[in-house]
Amino acid sequence: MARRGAGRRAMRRNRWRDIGGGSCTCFGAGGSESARGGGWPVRVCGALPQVRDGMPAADQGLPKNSVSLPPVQLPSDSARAGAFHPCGKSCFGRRGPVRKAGRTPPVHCPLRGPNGVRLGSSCPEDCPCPPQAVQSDPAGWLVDGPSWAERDAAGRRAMLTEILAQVSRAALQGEGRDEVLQGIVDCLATRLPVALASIILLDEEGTHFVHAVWSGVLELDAPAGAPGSEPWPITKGAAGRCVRTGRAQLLTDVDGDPDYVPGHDSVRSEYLVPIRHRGRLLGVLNLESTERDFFSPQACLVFDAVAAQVAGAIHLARVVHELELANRALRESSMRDGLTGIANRRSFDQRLAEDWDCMGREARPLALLLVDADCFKELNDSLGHQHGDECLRELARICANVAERNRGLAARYGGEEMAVLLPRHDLDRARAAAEDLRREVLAQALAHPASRVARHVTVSIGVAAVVPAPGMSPHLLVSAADRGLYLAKASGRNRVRAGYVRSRTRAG
Ligand SMILES: Nc1nc2c(ncn2[C@@H]2O[C@H](COP(=O)(O)OP(=O)(O)OP(=O)(O)O)[C@@H](O)[C@H]2O)c(=O)[nH]1
Repeated sequence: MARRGAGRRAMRRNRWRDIGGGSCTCFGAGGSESARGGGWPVRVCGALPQVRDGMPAADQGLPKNSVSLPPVQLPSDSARAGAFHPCGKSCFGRRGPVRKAGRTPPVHCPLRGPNGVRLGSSCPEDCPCPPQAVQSDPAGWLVDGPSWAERDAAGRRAMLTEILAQVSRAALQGEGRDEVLQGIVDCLATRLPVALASIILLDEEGTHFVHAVWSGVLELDAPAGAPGSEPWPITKGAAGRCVRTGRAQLLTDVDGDPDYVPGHDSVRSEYLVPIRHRGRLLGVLNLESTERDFFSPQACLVFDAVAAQVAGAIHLARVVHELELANRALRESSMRDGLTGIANRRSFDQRLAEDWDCMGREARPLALLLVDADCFKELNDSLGHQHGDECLRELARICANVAERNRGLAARYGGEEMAVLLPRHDLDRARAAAEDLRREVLAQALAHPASRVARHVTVSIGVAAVVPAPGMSPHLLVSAADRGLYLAKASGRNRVRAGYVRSRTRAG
């Protein structure tokens, strides 16, 4: 049998994995495959929950060549507090790894708690968690009490109900899609005889699995020629069959299933449930058990409900994500001028206050150019408002270029007037930037047959600069630039004039 072949190995992998290509239907990125889906390189984390520490593997219903970690007692206070490793991912709720005889023995983790849950800051060498302090268990996944194997039928029913309640709570209250999904698969793989629990998500088209969150152990050779970073098509594996049929798949004997792709020597049965939200298939919940008869009708019902909760969590995360995007777009558009696309007056006022404070702290000058198109009324009257609008867009573009070159900000100040804010510019540098701008407008040779100044569109520019000092207000800078603009207009237009700040502190 292929899966009993030699050369198999266990590996740890990042359990949030994008397979690559394609975007996930749940706004995530590319995805991965559960261990068994085929065409996927090996991944591992945690171990088989049903391993009883210190018992021979054969007595645990595991392959003879499996061994488990020895038990370690944890101070009961920490256990009751439900502590977990701070990364909350790789080690969270995991059991000690099951290894094949003859391999490097697992490194002993001295802080492994009840049921093999790792609770401390000292992890095995191969643990992906950085050593950090113990934290409390915010999701409340860790529960002290008898394991699945130690419970009778009623106890197991109660445990399934408890797990479902935890999943529901996490789905509704958890933050971040992958964090929530990770908590769910961790919980399933830790508390139940589930060697591997994964949630694998489809791309927008529903043709490939492109994102996976998983927990457990996987032991197998990477299939020959497996495209490790390729999306996994739904034409393959039992998970693919689950999507193609749109129905849950129960594999009571994985060896007898033609679609089963070996993932772990100890796995005997598998249950795959479609994750569906309002009729749309989002992915598959995949559980692989070390027990042949683990997936009883009652357990399957619970896992169906878990899949529904997962769908809800994904939907919720998507709605939150979309809302955040919409809010960001709204915020951005509220700071832009609709006609020209440069910053609007509100944005300018905000930036002026920020730059004023910043230059005050640095004791450097802040300069302002007020740029006003000459005889713009005549332009509108002669060539029409649409042409006037086009001219304003062009002026805005030139202002934005000058601002960018000088690490400043260009904004539409109002009507046909633009403002260019130039931090760390004294009056001389600001005047030079203003001259550049004026010449660039002239060079565009925008038609203006009705101008009293030239045959083309021209601008007048008022310039001011000041080193902000205590007791001064940014308003002084604007007034000074405005006076400069008035002077430029009064002295014939198409020119740059400075306006001086009426204060003892001046720049330049
Ligand atoms: N096309 C267009 N025109 C605008 C816009 N905003 C303001 N204006 C026009 O700009 C003109 C400004 O006129 P004035 O304030 O008299 O100034 P001016 O004609 O440029 O004369 P001077 O500034 O003294 O050279 C008005 O006719 C406004 O209607 C706009 O968004 N689009």
